Amino acid sequence: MVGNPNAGKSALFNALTGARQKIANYPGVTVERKSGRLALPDGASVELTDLPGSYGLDATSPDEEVTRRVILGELSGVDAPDVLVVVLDASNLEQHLVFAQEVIALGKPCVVALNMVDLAERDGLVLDPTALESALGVPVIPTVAVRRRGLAELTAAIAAAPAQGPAHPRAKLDEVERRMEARAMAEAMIISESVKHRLHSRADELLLNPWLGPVFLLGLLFIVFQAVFAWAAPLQDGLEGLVGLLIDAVKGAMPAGLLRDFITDGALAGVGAVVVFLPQIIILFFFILVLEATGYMARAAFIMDRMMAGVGLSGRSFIPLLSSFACAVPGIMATRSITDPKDRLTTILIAPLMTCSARLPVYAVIIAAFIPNRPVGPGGVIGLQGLVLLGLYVAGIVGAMVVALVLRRSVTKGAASGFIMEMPKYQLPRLRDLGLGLFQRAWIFLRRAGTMIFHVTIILWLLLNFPRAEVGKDQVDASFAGHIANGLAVLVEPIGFNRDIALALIPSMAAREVAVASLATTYAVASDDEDATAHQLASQLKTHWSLPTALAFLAWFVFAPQCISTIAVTRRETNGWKWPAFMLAYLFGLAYVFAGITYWAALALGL
Ligand SMILES: Nc1nc2c(ncn2[C@@H]2O[C@H](COP(=O)(O)OP(=O)(O)OP(=O)(O)O)[C@@H](O)[C@H]2O)c(=O)[nH]1
Ligand SMILES: [Mg+2]
Repeated sequence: MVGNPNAGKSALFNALTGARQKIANYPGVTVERKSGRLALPDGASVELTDLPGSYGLDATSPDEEVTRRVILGELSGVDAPDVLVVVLDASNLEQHLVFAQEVIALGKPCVVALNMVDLAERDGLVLDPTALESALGVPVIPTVAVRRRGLAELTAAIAAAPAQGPAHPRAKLDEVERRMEARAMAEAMIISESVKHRLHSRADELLLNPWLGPVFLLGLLFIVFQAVFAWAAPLQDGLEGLVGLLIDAVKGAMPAGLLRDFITDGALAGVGAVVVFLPQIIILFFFILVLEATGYMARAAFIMDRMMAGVGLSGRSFIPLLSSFACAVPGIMATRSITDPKDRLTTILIAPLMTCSARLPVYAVIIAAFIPNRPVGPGGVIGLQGLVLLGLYVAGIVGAMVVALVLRRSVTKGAASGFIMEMPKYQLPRLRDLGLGLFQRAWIFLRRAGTMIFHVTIILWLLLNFPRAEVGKDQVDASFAGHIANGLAVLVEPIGFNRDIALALIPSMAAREVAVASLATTYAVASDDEDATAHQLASQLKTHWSLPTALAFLAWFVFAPQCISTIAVTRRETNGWKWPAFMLAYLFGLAYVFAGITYWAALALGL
């Protein structure tokens, strides 16, 4: 019995053989071999073997390897099969027919068990087995393994198969041709279809189309980033105003002095600068959660699979990389599901290039300050700010793909392995799950602001305020932090960074969004108290930075590995310092080079 995973082979096998089974291992491998006796109508009995599920004959996992060798009669100690029983999931035909055609094309006697017809019917699909029979050229028997329906017919067909042989020798097709055939066959055998089922399969025709699919995905992402700015703006303004009021209230209530400055310039300015991005984080995750719950995300993975194969990665890397858009730490942990060690290592190494949510505050603050909120393109429906944000996300993805391509040809050399995944059914997201998911995300974000970012900001404030400057001198220049930053500034001046950026780079090793907190604290310390806009980070940036500097800063954060947790989890998952060190080096290298290119290109363009 062969077929895709979850076709119902084992259920059918159990129904056919009952208690007459034995379980052992295949010679030399730890793959379970289940065989049993099947009584034929004439009273004779034959041995029936339940093979591990497989997606194709050139597959890679040990299970699939066993299946391939047994089918081809290549496994010594196991007799070549006389009849292949191909088990299909009728509710997922298009997918299952891809492998079925490959098996049938081998030219051995075959019987197809069209299993799970009950599920197809539940989905509103009535199928015509004879249409499939003539398309495949082998007997097709509808079954429902769990209700023991169709068992006698299937047994009779198995008994008759060796005499029949394969009906007509079929041309060998390649994978793409088999997919197209599978779609045509699945469609041709539909007798009736509910409106809902029809809509779902039409939707997939469009969304998974090799040309329209990626266009739709890009368009969708664009809307997401547009919304991140457009919808969040009023909420963010409100929060900013609130932080400002709080700072003013403290200033009014306390006598001037270091303690007051500590609370306003240190804690409130720093943490507040990050907290105001809560609406954007929530909107971003709202979209991610909705796309997951509706079943679209798996389709996005499918579309991306082609691109991934192009750079030597398998679609198995997609889910870890997708999680990395929230945070690289769970993303890197999710690579454990990748079987090939070099595939896995490559995925770990590029995971930090996916734009994690900690970068959003950094990108957002710079974009808000430097990119005009003006419509571009035909009809003026596209906002420039959202476009730039989308561009930064795309830059991270493209960077990751190029790095993967290079790594797979050098450091982690190896061949790509394909993958096939089942598409979940389209669904309306459940409000409760959505609400819970958003609450969790918001909580994680606020907790980071209240703990790690708070602590780092306080340390930075202390380093910025001591030793005290003489009257009339600049406090930042006189401070410990200023001295460190001036030293570091020499290194980053060639890529257009100023002292304040150099100063932000060290604490933001703790986490990227600390860069925003750190800039806010620095400008709060540097500015005089009476300045009403002192706590408006965007206006501070506009007066202290040039546009090329701001763009270089954005380019830096596309690549820079500024997150200690990511380095730590990489060390744990790769068992040593070699790969985290490699990761740090190559990412800092890329960040430096691309920030530099951006800066000098912007200068040359006269921006
Ligand atoms: N409704 C329904 N469920 C079925 C039918 N056949 C199998 N199932 C269920 O589908 C699930 C998967 O069936 P299995 O028999 O484990 O599938 P398999 O092909 O052996 O899967 P692998 O061993 O992973 O390759 C189980 O939960 C079965 O109970 C069917 O005809 N109708
Ligand atoms: Mg099984």
